[in-house]
Amino acid sequence: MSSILVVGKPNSGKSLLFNRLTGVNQKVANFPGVTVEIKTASFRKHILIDFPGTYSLDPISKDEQIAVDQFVDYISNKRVKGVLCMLDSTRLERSLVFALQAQKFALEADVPVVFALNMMDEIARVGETVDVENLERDLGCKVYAISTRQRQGLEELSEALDTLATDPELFLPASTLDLDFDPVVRAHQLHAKYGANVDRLLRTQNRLDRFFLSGIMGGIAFVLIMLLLFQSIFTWAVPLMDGVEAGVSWLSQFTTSHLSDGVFKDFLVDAVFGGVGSFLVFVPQIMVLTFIIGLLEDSGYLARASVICHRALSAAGVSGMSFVPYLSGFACAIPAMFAARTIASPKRRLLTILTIPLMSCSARLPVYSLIVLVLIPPTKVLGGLLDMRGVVFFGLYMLGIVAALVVSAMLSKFAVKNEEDVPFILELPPYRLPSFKPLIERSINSAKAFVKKAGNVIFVVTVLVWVLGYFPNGAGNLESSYLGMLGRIIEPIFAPLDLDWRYGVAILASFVAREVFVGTLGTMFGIDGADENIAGLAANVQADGLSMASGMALLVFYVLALQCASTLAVMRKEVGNNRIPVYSFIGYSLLAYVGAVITFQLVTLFA
Ligand SMILES: Nc1nc2c(ncn2[C@@H]2O[C@H](COP(=O)(O)OP(=O)(O)OP(=O)(O)O)[C@@H](O)[C@H]2O)c(=O)[nH]1
Ligand SMILES: [Mg+2]
Repeated sequence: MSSILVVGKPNSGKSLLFNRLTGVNQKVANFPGVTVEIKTASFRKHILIDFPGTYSLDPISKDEQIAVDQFVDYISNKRVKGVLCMLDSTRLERSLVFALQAQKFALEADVPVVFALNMMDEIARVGETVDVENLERDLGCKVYAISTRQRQGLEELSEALDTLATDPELFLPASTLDLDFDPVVRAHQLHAKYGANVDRLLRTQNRLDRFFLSGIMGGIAFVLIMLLLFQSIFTWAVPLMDGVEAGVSWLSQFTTSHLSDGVFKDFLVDAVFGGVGSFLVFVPQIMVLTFIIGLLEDSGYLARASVICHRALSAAGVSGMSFVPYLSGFACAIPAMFAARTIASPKRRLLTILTIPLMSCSARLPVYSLIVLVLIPPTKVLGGLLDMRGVVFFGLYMLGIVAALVVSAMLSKFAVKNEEDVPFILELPPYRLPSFKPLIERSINSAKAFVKKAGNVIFVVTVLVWVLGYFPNGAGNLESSYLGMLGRIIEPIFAPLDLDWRYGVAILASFVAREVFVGTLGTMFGIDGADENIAGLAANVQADGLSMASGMALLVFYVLALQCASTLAVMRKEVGNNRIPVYSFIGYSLLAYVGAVITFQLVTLFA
């Protein structure tokens, strides 16, 4: 099969086009450096290859390095039939710099190039145009004006790409084409001659920037937006969560009421519905979180937030470029570590990777939620504007962030050696109305991933816990079960937190995956409680009398602990050695334990 490369400036819409042409679901967002790895997918009878964006053929960051090395390799070794180079019509000059370099490199190797001039809808919106015909003539290669978002011009482009893959020679320009020029100068000239006048576009953008980037207002807006993020997890998701909870308990009653009492029924009620079911209750929150992060990304605000935070972040040894990886870390540490590739400075990138595990990922969300529901009553604060639970949630996330900054600052001072620093440069993407469909798809996918996890990891651990907790004496005899015996052995570890062995077991099990905590606890309470007790897990834990001090200690433990094998594996891949993930695991486990003990003492003292 023949392949076509899709290259171009960051944030020009390559991945969206790639998704539209191939039907895959590659991440798209409104800031530079979203794609950090090369992705391939089939397009008709051919292969399309989506590249990380680059500003020039002289890379400055790791993602650019990957793109440029691979680009050179693909072209020099003739591994592709042609190149599709993306131009952003709203930032024509910037996108032409790389495009001209890429064009020259490809044509010199006899690989044909076609250009797609994207975002034409935005140009049209302000009543402007681009002189496509003359641009095409001067470039000497085909230019297709398109709007990927509005699916305009995609048919024609698809046909052209199909032909490019089958008969590449048709797209080779006349041999007289002069390619000897300075790309920066030439990009400027071409833009001046044929580009759109984007002043009108910029005027609104600048007005928004004056607000969001101004000292005081910008700072207040930043805090409010972040607060809103956590509020919404609680307020928007709650009706959905109640729905899922009601559904699970209805299903549980429906399926088990026909069964006669016995091991099988106990298994269904305790392990399947009590364990896995109580974990599913938290899926809506994960969807809301993913949706809101997506909303922030797509609006263009994230890049501004990076600028606002740059000072504070760089004082702690990381950089404004770390903001986006950190925020992605709220969803999951793995993509966050990949996103850190956009950080040009190796030292700051390493520190970011090391501290990403402190960002509260969505796997912690069920754990936080459960304990917050148990400990904190749904009181309204600030005249009903905020919900106390949302505030505590915000606090937990903030604790993770503060811990990350402190750890980074310490490591930067004492452990990680200094290297030559690279300046912080970030192209601000335009403010844009988010397109909702991909965001909704993304949050549905996040839910699917979670449910899938419930189907394997969570299920396996839950069943194991149930078996150990049920036998040899059956339901209601958790204390004397095998699990109980095991629990007694580890009880002393958690005694300083005044947590009994059941919590100890749930914490240990959660080193497999954090969410297992909820499922495991659900199973144990299920075995222990009478069958008729179908109340939600939170109600059961509350009735069991979890104290404020122990609960808070648990929360702090989960904020700080690094309980995720996949994160460690990716960390190893990204830093290229075993030492760092091993130290991180040990370090964060100790930090979490000590943090929990201190919290317990403090809360006991003051409460
Ligand atoms: N208005 C408008 N927005 C578009 C169009 N095409 C893409 N976008 C938006 O542009 C942003 C960037 O799109 P991506 O596909 O992630 O860009 P990319 O070139 O892959 O970016 P990197 O992976 O960072 O190099 C997203 O917010 C898209 O929704 C278009 O034709 N019109
Ligand atoms: Mg991309």
